[in-house]
Amino acid sequence: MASPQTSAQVPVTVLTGYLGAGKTTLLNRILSEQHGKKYAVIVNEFGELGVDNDLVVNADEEVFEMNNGCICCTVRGDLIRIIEGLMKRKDKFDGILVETTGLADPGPVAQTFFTDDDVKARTRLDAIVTVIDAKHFFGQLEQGSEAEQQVAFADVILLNKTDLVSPEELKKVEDRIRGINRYARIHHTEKSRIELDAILDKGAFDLGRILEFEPDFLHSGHDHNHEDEVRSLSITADRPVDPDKFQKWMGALLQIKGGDIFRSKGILAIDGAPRRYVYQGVHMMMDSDWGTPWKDGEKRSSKLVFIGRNLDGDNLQRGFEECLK
Ligand SMILES: Nc1nc2c(ncn2[C@@H]2O[C@H](COP(=O)(O)OP(=O)(O)OP(=O)(O)O)[C@@H](O)[C@H]2O)c(=O)[nH]1
Repeated sequence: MASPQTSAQVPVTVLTGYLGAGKTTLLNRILSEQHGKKYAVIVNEFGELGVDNDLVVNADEEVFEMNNGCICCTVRGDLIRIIEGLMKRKDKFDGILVETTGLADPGPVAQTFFTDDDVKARTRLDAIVTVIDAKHFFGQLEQGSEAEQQVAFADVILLNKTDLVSPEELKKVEDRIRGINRYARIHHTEKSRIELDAILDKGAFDLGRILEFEPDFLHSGHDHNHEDEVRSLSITADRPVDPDKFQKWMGALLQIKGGDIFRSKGILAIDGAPRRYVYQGVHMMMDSDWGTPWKDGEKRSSKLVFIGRNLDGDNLQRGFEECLK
């Protein structure tokens, strides 16, 4: 069992939810709010090229990237090492925020806070906050066990993207969520907009509840297998991107392949533009916006990441190259 919590323990909030649900949007809200607190942020991405790191606002925060693997599988040792490093100077921050990949099973991540002695002594898992994409949730349940596990482990749920579904559809999604987890507090949100009181410092993580549905939680090994065929693919380019060609190419690509391309995102360099161009795709839905400015003398290269199944690397590479100037 967990040792009694003390005020010396730093609270940890785990942000989880399927690919593209709105986790980074939530993280940025937390970091932008005037709460007078300082958080250390750990971001885990499935792809070998980090994009989220560039999307996280507020350069004041310390952001640790954990790429090339899923937090619940290969990089769990990294998580322990990062937390142990942070603990050496824990007076510098008030809490730790961990954003998992959309393909993470939150179970093993939560387990880390109970089974590693050092981590257990110095941190306290405050809550698992799960963001759900109301539009794509039912499809995601069919893509593997992760979406269901993310709901089962949640202490707080943001039922997000309410703007994309009808009230009837929203009700169906909420009923399904309730069927998986009777206890979590559910908040309806758009663009992950929520009062921070509802998610931070809740003391909501309840080991007893987890042990009810996963009695082996504290002892089990990690048997999570990602569907072999789900993989990530990254493309980089040093020449500037033509935004019109890019939009056309991506629009046409996702119309045909959006079922298999679960998530696509990119940070693109546009000729003469002072800011990064941020592209976001979730299945067939696309979005783009201007991101942070390029620094003087900074190399302006673009990176594009796809996560999904049946990804045809040569075809994607060729398509992207045709969008370059
Ligand atoms: N229409 C709509 N779009 C949203 C909402 N919330 C987030 N988005 C968009 O969904 C896309 C993905 O959002 P992110 O916050 O990057 O999602 P994520 O969960 O961090 O994505 P991964 O880290 O890749 O799993 C972005 O284009 C967001 O602007 C919402 O409530 N409604």
